[in-house]
Amino acid sequence: MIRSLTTLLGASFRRQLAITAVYAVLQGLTFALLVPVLRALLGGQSATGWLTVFAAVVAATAVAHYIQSRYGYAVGLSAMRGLFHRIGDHVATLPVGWFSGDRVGRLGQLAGKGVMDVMSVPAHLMQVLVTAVVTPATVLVCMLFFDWRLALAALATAPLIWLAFRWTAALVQRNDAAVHDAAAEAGDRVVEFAQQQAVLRAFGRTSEGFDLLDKALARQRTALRRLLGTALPGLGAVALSVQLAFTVTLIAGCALALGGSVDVPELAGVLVLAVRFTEPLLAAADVGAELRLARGSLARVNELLSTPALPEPGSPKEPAVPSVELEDVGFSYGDAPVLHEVSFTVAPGTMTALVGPSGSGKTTLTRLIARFWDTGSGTVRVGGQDVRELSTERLMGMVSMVFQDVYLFEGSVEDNIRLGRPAATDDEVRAAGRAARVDEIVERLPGGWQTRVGEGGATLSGGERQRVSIARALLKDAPIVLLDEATAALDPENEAALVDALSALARERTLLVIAHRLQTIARADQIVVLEAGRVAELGTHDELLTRDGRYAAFWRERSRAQGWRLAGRA
Ligand SMILES: Nc1ncnc2c1ncn2[C@@H]1O[C@H](COP(=O)(O)OP(=O)(O)OP(=O)(O)O)[C@@H](O)[C@H]1O
Repeated sequence: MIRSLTTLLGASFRRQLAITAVYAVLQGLTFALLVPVLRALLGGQSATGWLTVFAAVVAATAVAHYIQSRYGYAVGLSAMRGLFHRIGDHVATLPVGWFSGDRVGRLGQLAGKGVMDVMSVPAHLMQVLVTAVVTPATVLVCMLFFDWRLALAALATAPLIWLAFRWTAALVQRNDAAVHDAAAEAGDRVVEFAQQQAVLRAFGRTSEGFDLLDKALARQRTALRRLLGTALPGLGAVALSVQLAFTVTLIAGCALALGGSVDVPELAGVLVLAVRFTEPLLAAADVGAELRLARGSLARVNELLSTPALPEPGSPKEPAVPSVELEDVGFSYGDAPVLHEVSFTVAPGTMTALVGPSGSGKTTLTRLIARFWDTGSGTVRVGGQDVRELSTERLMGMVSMVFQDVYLFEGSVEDNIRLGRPAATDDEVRAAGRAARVDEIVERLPGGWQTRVGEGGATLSGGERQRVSIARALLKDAPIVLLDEATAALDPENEAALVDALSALARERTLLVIAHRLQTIARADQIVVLEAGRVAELGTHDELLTRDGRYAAFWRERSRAQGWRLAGRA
């Protein structure tokens, strides 16, 4: 752990270790000086000399303690700031696809509590740990000068104490990961429980609770109970071995005193020393739990920081025309293959509709084009260049994405549109808003363009949120648009507005649409039918209807549901 911290925190941590070691040596000397002081006092000699030395060392120890505490907090604070920056900088380089599942929740936990755990090492725990080793070692060396036999008696128990510490650590480590996972899961479930109140209440799940949360809390309880059960014998062994060190020194001292080879004042001094000598060891056992937490958090911070960033090309290429091309693209989430040998081209200025059953890989495919992940096999080209050879900035400049599930940020409608191009003027923002028919939404909002939309855009409907997101894409003015059309049934007014907004977006742009509405599909220049991650059919609407394959069946079924005729076109 010390090696990881030195790598992570650098020279300041090494300096802090040195300062703490000086403090621990001084503390050991303070304890050791009790022997000559007591010997002088109890033996009836003048103690002034030793008392002066003792007072000087106590004063030096107090100064060292002050310096090491202040420095420890300073290092802890700068470690906290440094870690926040490093985590932030690194997270910004990770593939967007990394931020899925429960990773966001766990990242939040790591950036909050995890960083505080790591900070507690230089701020507080390091002192306890260093003094647990250096202070008793200093005392032992001093004891050698007073009476080497008593020193050896105390030293004889050191391997036992060390073994007891190692055993406890091994016992606890076995369950530590399970306790952390259970705590993280319980945290995720609590957040989910709070966020999904509307859904839970709609299904009447308020009184008996939320099964997933109950189970997560029960698992956490079990993991903690198991940890306590396994750790207790170890903690007992540590306390016993430390007491044994004291007892062995006591017995050896008494035996030597009875034999007449140690005088009583010296024995009293050494025994006081033995008591003090065990204090730092017991203190180290007390902070064991905090230390393990810090070690676990440190491991997770290191794991995050070593997650490979999205590789950026050394000499990025320039895209030529706004085209998208997929060649034999294959992709898996972990071991689960999702796309196989997908090939098609979206020519500049044309619109391609992507259709297929749920789970066939449509969303994944659009995300590979925006390089949320890199493909497992094959190549994705934008503007004729492999996306891996374009800088992220250039690729993002080429592509706008309009998601189905649009997230708006806590801010005004205008702020949310401006996200598409932060440098845009107010007029440009409003022009994009008007083109996407956001102006109609704004008219009925109390604060107009400045109305705050609430976290996630909670004060707007799904269709309205998508219109804001289309305005964002219009303002960004990227030549390629990847669009996931809303599946939710919209009221006729919203639907008409959305169609207008999309038409504005489609003008003079290259469009790849995950299409759900028949009007959109029928208007496409090319239709790609995905099935189980493969291109099942590809062609124009008329060609595919004539082929009378999967697309024709899909079209017939949807048309029936919507009251359309088989050959109907928008
Ligand atoms: N982040 C992820 N991690 C693991 N598996 C995923 C992830 N995202 C999607 N999948 C899986 O990949 C497969 C394809 O999902 P994808 O969302 O691309 O399909 P889709 O055709 O867009 O579906 P839908 O129309 O329902 O949105 C599904 O089996 C899905 O469970």
